[in-house]
Amino acid sequence: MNPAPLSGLYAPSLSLVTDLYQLTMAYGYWQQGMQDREAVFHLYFRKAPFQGGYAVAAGLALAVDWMENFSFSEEDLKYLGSLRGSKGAALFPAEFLHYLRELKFTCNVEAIPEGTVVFGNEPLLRVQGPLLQAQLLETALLTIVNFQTLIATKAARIREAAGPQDQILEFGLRRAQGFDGGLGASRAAYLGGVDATSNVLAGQRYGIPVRGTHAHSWVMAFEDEPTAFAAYAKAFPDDSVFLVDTYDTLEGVRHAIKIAREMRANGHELGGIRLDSGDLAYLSREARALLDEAGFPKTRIVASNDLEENLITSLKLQGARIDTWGIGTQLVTAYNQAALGGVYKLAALRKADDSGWDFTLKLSEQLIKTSIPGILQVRRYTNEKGQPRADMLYNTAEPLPEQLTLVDPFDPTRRRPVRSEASFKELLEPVFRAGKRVLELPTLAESRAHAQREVQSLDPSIRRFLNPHVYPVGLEESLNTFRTNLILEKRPQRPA
Ligand SMILES: Nc1ncnc2c1ncn2[C@@H]1O[C@H](COP(=O)(O)OP(=O)(O)OP(=O)(O)O)[C@@H](O)[C@H]1O
Ligand SMILES: O=P(O)(O)OC[C@H]1O[C@H](OP(=O)(O)OP(=O)(O)O)[C@H](O)[C@@H]1O
Ligand SMILES: O=C(O)c1cccnc1
Ligand SMILES: [Mg+2]
Repeated sequence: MNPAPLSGLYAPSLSLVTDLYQLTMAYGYWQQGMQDREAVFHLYFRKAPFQGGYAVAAGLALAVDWMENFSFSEEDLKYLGSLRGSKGAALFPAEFLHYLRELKFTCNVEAIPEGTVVFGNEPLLRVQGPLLQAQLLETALLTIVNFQTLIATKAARIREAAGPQDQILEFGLRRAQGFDGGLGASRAAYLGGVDATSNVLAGQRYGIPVRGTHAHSWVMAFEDEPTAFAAYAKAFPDDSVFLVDTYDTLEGVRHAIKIAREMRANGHELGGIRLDSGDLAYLSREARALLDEAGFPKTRIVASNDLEENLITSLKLQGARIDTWGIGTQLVTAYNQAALGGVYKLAALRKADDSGWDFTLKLSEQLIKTSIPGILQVRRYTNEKGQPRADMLYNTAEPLPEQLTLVDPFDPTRRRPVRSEASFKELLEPVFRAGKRVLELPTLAESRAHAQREVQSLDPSIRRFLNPHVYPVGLEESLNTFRTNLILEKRPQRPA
């Protein structure tokens, strides 16, 4: 068989982006007649990435796109029909493939909007619908949301370090985990707070501003550095940033100034210079002084070279005069944490006789890995200024008691009663009803603006990089009691 052309990587219908076991389970549910039993799954992570205090939810628009296009093409079905078990028999019988051919997406989906800050154990998505369908969504939803949330969070941390005024350019494509990794990373990085990308496909696809400077090869292609700068200025008289470190950085800055003077004489201004090696604190201070002295106080100083949030923080402490940060590898590969460990867990299943719900639980040796049963909503309590104070997970299938108390699910002795007048908002919003989209999706730029407001609304103690304060996420007391009893019921009680 021919390998799919690369353009196929971005085809709209990608229902085989899944793990085989989703399809084998789907067949099994169908065989058992369980395909339409109503089920509820939650998608959540347990621990914020980068040892940080929060994450920025991301990926919903991509997930919605995937779900809206959820269907099996003839080509998909032909492939599935060709699969064989170990004894050579077809893995999936023709009647089941026919069932998949006719399958329509009919789930209800709730989600936390992209850009919202989220914490461990909070469902970012809740899927309610026929068991077989809800199961088939797992892999793609996790693939999308885990990576998008990871990179958006990394970008938010880089924005935190750079501050609101500096420009941040994402330069990662060449070091990304493949084309799709690069494209997805550019989207999530923009959502999380960078200003622009060098990734042209991401610009076309998502409307992200595209920006860039030039490479060392440009300088090396000319007989000397000033000639190279002059030639670039000729091509882009109002959009030039000169890379000054090919031979000697400060000599490069002097050459840039020489050409900037010629540009000014012709009515143009040099946009900036870029430093890509050496001591970026020292070199940026020296470069700033040379540029200011020469009458170019507005010429920007771009820095690149394996930068990330801790390095940016350090450079700022060292008095670096960098106002534009070019960030590649560390951002798009989430270098210090390769993946977000989001999971998708069954939390409720309609009883076979339709008499109500069975709430389900995945047990674990560790309490932190034991899932939370119910049909959950996340309620965020805020102070007078609208700043988040604490979140409460509760089961929407049960009535809420009059007096609400948050219980730390990992230390039930830690409790907070909720003041009856406390303001709050519910974070999970309806996205699909019976398979039809009911939410108007914001633009990527709107989600980005939302993300910036959200991160800013968090207390600095939660935003800091080193040992951040733990934001309180509690279970509503009756949910906690229910969960504890369910754990006791399910866990084998071995005699001492
Ligand atoms: N003042 C600084 N404080 C802390 N780290 C810095 C400082 N200046 C640069 N760095 C970082 O140090 C790392 C390595 O830089 P180093 O000078 O060793 O190599 P380089 O500049 O990449 O050399 P070259 O590209 O010429 O091979 C980079 O991640 C860079 O961002
Ligand atoms: O360092 P990153 O955060 O990944 O940012 C992107 C890097 O890619 C470019 O050069 P490249 O690394 O390809 O070559 P060079 O460093 O040898 O110039 C650019 O000059 C940056 O250094
Ligand atoms: O435009 C740039 O300066 C750029 C683009 C990609 C990678 N490094 C730098
Ligand atoms: Mg490099």
